[in-house]
Amino acid sequence: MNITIGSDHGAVALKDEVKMVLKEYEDIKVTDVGTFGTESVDYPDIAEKVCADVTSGKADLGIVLCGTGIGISIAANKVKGIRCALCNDVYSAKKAREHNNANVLAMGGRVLGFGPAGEIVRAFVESSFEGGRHARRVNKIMAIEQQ
Ligand SMILES: O=C[C@H](O)[C@H](O)[C@H](O)COP(=O)(O)O
Repeated sequence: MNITIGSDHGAVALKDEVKMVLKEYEDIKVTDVGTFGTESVDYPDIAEKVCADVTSGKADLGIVLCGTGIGISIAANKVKGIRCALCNDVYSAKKAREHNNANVLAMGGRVLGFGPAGEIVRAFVESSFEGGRHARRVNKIMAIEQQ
């Protein structure tokens, strides 16, 4: 599985931690689109880069991080084909994949500790879409996108 990850300056440390967690998975290859320092950057630019990898098929999943996770998730969800879930707990991360077929996970570097964030990432990458009634609903989301 290919995962593209990106953060603004508010979550660089969390990005490094998430990359460490993903190293536990032999079958996951991570592409990091930045940012890499403390210099202030704009989260929509990072969201665009991560989402471009997901919509082009270069990445199977994306992970976007900013201070709260809010701005970057809003930006990501403006991209056609992206279903970005801002998750602060493991249950939501699992259901985001199982029920919503979320293809991008958002988290906040100023909100979550490394431990909980790692658990959220594990739940997200280890869960799969269940289809069935959920497919009907996700199809309706995609239909809204076409309006
Ligand atoms: O939703 C937006 C994010 O939390 C940003 O990381 C945050 O707004 C950046 O704030 P600042 O420019 O004050 O570091």
